[in-house]
Amino acid sequence: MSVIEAKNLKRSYGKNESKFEALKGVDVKIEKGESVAIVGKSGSGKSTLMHLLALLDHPSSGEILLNDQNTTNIKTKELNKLRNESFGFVFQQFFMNTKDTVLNNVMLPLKIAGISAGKRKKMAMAALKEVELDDKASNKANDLSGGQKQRVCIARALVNNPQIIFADEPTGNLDSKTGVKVEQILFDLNKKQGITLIIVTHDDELAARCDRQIHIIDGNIVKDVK
Ligand SMILES: Nc1ncnc2c1ncn2[C@@H]1O[C@H](COP(=O)(O)OP(=O)(O)OP(=O)(O)O)[C@@H](O)[C@H]1O
Repeated sequence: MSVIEAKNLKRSYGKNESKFEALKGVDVKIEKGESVAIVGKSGSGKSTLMHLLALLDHPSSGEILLNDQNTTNIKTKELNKLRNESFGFVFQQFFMNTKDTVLNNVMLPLKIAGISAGKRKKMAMAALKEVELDDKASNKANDLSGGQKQRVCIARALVNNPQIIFADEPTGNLDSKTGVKVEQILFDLNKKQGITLIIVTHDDELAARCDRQIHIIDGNIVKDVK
């Protein structure tokens, strides 16, 4: 059974003369536990595809199936819940509340899910332990190094036991040594916990470490290598 599948996915931006087709009819099936790199030149449609798969955006046409369930007609509130329960996100720009503590940042998805305060703290501390940052729980997120910030984001991504972690250039803002450490954490989660990994990247070495490389040119998948 595929964990996520796209059927004839199209996404255009703008209207009339300024209409631009960023995805032109993509079919892809991703199996549970796979690690997949989405690669291609700038502007090829990688982030568009990732945002659609992650249910952060709606396609112009086509379908996304999550665990064989068609997501097309799911209402916004339910979709937000499904996304929060099923996915974790790691972005190049970290996206966290830098004024808040590390612990509060990691607990956020659990708060949204309505999990009790005591349980939230336990789960967040366990996730921070996995990325070896439990000793920084009460620090302000701003006071961490770039690599530590990205590890906090990974802890936040895995805290709700997601089926899939989506990572958009997760090592793009890190020096190569720190990037390798962050990569290792992601691949360990994939191998040891079976979390499906979908990574958008320009980094050939990172892409090569994935089980599969999906190559996009001008809104089409042109090569899918396993
Ligand atoms: N909101 C938008 N409005 C109009 N055009 C957009 C919008 N978002 C993306 N595009 C266009 O769609 C195309 C695909 O964009 P996308 O961000 O998916 O590319 P990408 O492969 O992720 O690029 P990069 O590697 O530079 O992040 C680009 O030509 C981009 O200019």
